Amino acid sequence: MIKAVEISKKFERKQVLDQVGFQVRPGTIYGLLGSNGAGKTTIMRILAGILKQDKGCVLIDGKAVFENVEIKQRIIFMPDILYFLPQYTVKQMGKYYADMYANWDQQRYDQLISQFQLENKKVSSFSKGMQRQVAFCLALAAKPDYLIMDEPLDGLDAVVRQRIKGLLINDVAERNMSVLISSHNLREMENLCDDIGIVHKGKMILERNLDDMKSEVQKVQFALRKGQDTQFLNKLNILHQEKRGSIHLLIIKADRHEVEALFAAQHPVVLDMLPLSLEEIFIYEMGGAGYAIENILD
Ligand SMILES: Nc1ncnc2c1ncn2[C@@H]1O[C@H](COP(=O)(O)OP(=O)(O)OP(=O)(O)O)[C@@H](O)[C@H]1O
Repeated sequence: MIKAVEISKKFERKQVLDQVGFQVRPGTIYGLLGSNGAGKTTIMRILAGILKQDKGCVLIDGKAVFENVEIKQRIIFMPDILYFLPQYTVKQMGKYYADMYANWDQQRYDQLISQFQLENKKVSSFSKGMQRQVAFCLALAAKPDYLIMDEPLDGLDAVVRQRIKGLLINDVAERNMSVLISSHNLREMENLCDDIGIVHKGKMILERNLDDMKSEVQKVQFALRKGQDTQFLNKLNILHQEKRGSIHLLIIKADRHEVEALFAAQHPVVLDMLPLSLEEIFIYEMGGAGYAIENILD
């Protein structure tokens, strides 16, 4: 378990993080979302033990991470700007990691390198996207318990992004690895993360479990008979409503069965429970909290 407890950080006089707290549970993927300058990289560097917070604490398996060599052996931090040893080839980078990480799996590295069709050339000679793929192969073959990645999917093509997501989900399920991943892009995180935290101007403004979130908000399209009473709607926590002709569209914060039962009892002419994207849920939830998500995320 990674636990950040009320971490605050100032650079010079600027408050960059203000009492940020969250947890990455074992065997789950946590998506840290926020716009440029929100504080994501700073949070990740503190969690990886590279930077020290001014206030609060970071605990990994209950132990402080800063200057803790034993814990750092079990963490891989993939920064947004990658670094490889100059002149090192793909295989040489593997040897370097093998010396550093006790869980290194050479067979897995060889498999991943061939799956990504990476030639054994100097890593610095690869394109940015290919270097990112090498970084993934290294990270996954090191079999860390904790994988912290700063915008790792940026600049990768759709096929590679899908392949990487599949590999991550697999390792999380099989080895109980915990992943913290940052992104600007909510849609990218939709089918990957268990939990999402949105950081804005150094504060955690919303944190949710995605399964809970999806089961708590419903989108209903319905039409009633002419002149039919709509009083029953007053019982609902309506986040958003629209009306086109006789068709009503509602976004409601409630359990699906409750909503279905309530509407079915009115014998509507039309009743459809529609799928909701994560983006829509965030727009309505954050709108309610006074934030316009389109100004916060891509
Ligand atoms: N070493 C530093 N010295 C001074 N200010 C810094 C330093 N590192 C980060 N900052 C400031 O802290 C704030 C948060 O930066 P951070 O890199 O954590 O944001 P981010 O959410 O990762 O942004 P991006 O999406 O653009 O990468 C910014 O205002 C940035 O200028």
